Amino acid sequence: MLDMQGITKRFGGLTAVDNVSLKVRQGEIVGLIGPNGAGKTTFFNILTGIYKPDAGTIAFEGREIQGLRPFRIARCGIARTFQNIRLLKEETVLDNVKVGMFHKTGTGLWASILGLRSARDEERRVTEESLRMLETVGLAGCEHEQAGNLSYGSQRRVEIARALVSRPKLLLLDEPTAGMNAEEVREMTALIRRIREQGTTVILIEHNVSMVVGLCDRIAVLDHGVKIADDVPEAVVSHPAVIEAYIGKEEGEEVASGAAH
Ligand SMILES: Nc1ncnc2c1ncn2[C@@H]1O[C@H](COP(=O)(O)OP(=O)(O)OP(=O)(O)O)[C@@H](O)[C@H]1O
Repeated sequence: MLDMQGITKRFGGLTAVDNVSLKVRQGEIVGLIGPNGAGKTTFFNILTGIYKPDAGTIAFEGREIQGLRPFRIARCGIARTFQNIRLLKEETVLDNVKVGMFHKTGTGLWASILGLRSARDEERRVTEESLRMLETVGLAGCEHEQAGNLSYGSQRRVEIARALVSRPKLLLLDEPTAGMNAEEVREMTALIRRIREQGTTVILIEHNVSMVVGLCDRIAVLDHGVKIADDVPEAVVSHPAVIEAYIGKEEGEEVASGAAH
């Protein structure tokens, strides 16, 4: 489904993403992990068109998409959530989810201003779809609440509903469990599984390593912009370079040799 080859992004003298390749098959849940500043969010920003890569190609379902504007990439069927919650806090939960459909609705601005029937039909369809997505993420009945009044975990679910409402083929989640307690992490894990069962492929950035190990089919690890591992979870967590990246060279060698004995 997704084939990223040789992706590089520099900010001045810093190479934030350094010649990274990643392939994702349809139906997979892939984790992207790595220490702070490893380049994970930059990688998402390149994939979604926020940044243009300095080098590399991105093929999505066989079509090259690198360098396209974000809304065009969204139209190809790639949606995302952000590390920091980005909701319209004063607006209702329902309106926040409906925003996710804007790039897909076919009726123009004038049609909605003039109250044309096509615009009203479209509005109804968007509302129905948004309510369905709120149900999927476990927020049925919360549609009229003000988004800012929801718990942190629920606000993250609203963001996911907003990303899902456009029916993406690929969903990118940037730290979906950040700031969550153990129960909320369990619920989020179950939700991501449900999203995959409904046919959406998922790539998630996570700092919660035990969560990604339990959830993902495959994990790619970035360190200082370089991909140092890409394998099934069990192989990744015992990979010496991964241990070293997370806990430092000397301790890493001790842990790795302890694991080998
Ligand atoms: N717009 C930018 N301009 C300059 N430097 C940037 C920019 N965006 C990211 N960087 C730098 O690129 C590197 C990678 O950052 P990035 O946010 O992608 O890492 P990350 O793995 O997502 O980190 P974290 O886990 O802390 O969110 C960092 O050194 C960061 O300071």
